[in-house]
This record gives sequence, C-alpha cells and structure tokens, in this order.
Amino acid sequence: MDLNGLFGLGGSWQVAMAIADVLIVSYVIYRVLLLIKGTTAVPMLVGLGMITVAFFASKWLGLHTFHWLVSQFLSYSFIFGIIVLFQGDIRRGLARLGQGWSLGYDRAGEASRIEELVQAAVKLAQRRHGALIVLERTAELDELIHQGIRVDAEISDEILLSMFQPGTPLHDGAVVISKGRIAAAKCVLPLSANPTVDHDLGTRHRSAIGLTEDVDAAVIVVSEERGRISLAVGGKIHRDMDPEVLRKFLLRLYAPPRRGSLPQRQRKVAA
Ligand SMILES: Nc1ncnc2c1ncn2[C@@H]1O[C@H](COP(=O)(O)OP(=O)(O)OP(=O)(O)O)[C@@H](O)[C@H]1O
Repeated sequence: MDLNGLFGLGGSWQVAMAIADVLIVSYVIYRVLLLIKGTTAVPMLVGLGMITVAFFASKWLGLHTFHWLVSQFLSYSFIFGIIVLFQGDIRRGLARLGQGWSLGYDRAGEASRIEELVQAAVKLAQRRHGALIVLERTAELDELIHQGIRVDAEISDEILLSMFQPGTPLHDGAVVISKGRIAAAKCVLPLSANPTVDHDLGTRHRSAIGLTEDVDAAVIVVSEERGRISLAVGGKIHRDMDPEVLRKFLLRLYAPPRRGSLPQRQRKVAA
C-alpha cells in the first residue's frame, strides 16, 4: 500500500475502520471470557478448539478417513456443547413440566409453614444470627441432604432459631427443608462462579445463588453482618427483603391462591 493511500482521506478512514474492527472483536472476546470464566464452558471450548485444529490439519495432510471422523465429531460436539452450556436451564425447564411446587404434601398447611419460615428469618435477622435455609421445589434434594447431618423435625421458628444459634453444633452451613420437614443441617452448597454477582456478597450469599443456578430450589439467607434477609431463586438473589415482601414471595412460589379462595389470615411478624 503506498503512503499516499495510507494517509490520504480514504486511507485514514480504512485505518480507523481496521482499528475499530480490532477493538470490537477484542471487546467481544473479553466479554465472552468474563462470562465463561470459571464455568464448565472453558474446558469445553479448549476441547472444541483442539478438534477444530485436528479438522483443518487432517484436511491439509490428506488424512481422509480421520478427517471424516473429526468432521462427524465436530458437528455432534456443537450440539452436546449447547446441551452442556445450558444444562441448568434445560434441567429446570424439564423439571417444571407438569409439576406444582410445594413445601409439603398437604397444601392446606403451606401458608402456616411459610409463616414459620418468615418468623424464623425475621427473628434471626433481629439477632444477627447468620442462616441459610434451602427450600425444596421441583428438584429432589436427596444428594444435598445425604452429605449433611440428618434431622427430621417439623418446620418451626423455634427449632430454626435454635439450630442457627451461634456456637451450637448445627449452626454452620445450610438447613434443608424437604417434603414439609426440616430434613438436614450443616449442608454445604456450591458457590456461584458467576462473575457478575455483586462483589460485596460473601460466601453465604454466593452459595445460595450457586445452588439455585443448578437446582430448582429457593434459599432464604440471613446475613450475620447486616441482619438483612435475602431470597435466592433461579440463580438470582433478591436482597434486603422486608417480612411482608418475603411472605408474599414465598406464598407466590409455594401456595399460589386458588381461584375463588379467600386469602389466609396471617400472624403478625414479631416486632
Ligand atoms: N458453600 C457454603 N455452604 C453452606 N454454608 C456456607 C457456605 N459458604 C459459607 N457458608 C456459611 O456462611 C458463613 C460465612 O459467611 P460469610 O461471612 O463468608 O458470607 P456472607 O455472605 O458475607 O454472609 P454474612 O453477611 O452473614 O457475613 C459460614 O460460616 C457458613 O456458615
């Protein structure tokens, strides 16, 4: 390219466009790397890159049978790649098909169980006792329950308060509620690797987000540091909930009003 062309009007426009092109591509790659950092997508992309190299190398070297094999593999790995990347969403979607959500077997008791949970969260927050309470939805939580300490107790604010009392044997980790009962304590939840999660959230909150990214469950979090209540569901956390909002949210998740039924009277939250 001659210098006139490069620095003339047309040339400088082309250079500006080339720079913009490189910047846009770099930014897109940077955002994609941020998005997948620490997730299962990284090793998957490395594998996909190796297969792509094998695809072009085998073509260039004239290894016809190997090239055919790699090209078959490449087309299937794209489909499997999509399934692996979105496995959480696919699992959630399938689990939701045709099922209702319930904290227990009798829907009539749902509102009172929710009230016990709200009362427990409020009192724990007032006392600044940190807590994690996992609530079952459509996904079975057996795996989580088995790695914790088995408990079989009714859902009551008194029991939850004593379980999260600092210094007691069960206070660390998460309590799991399954089939209308407190089923386990001291359960360890997976931490979220999502880089967009607020940096001021510690491991208690991150573990609530992490579990609900993978599993269709809801998690009540009480912050020891700030005495605030949050609720994680579907990989998102709703922070600083007051008791009324938490109650409404849980009722909407677990006991949606039936047509024609009157709303249940609820106990007032302890002041
Ligand atoms: N992966 C996990 N699974 C279950 N419980 C966890 C997990 N990670 C942390 N916790 C609980 O959270 C406590 C530590 O909370 P940390 O201070 O790191 O988090 P935080 O989100 O800042 O919460 P807080 O606002 O209550 O301080 C641990 O002692 C433990 O009880």
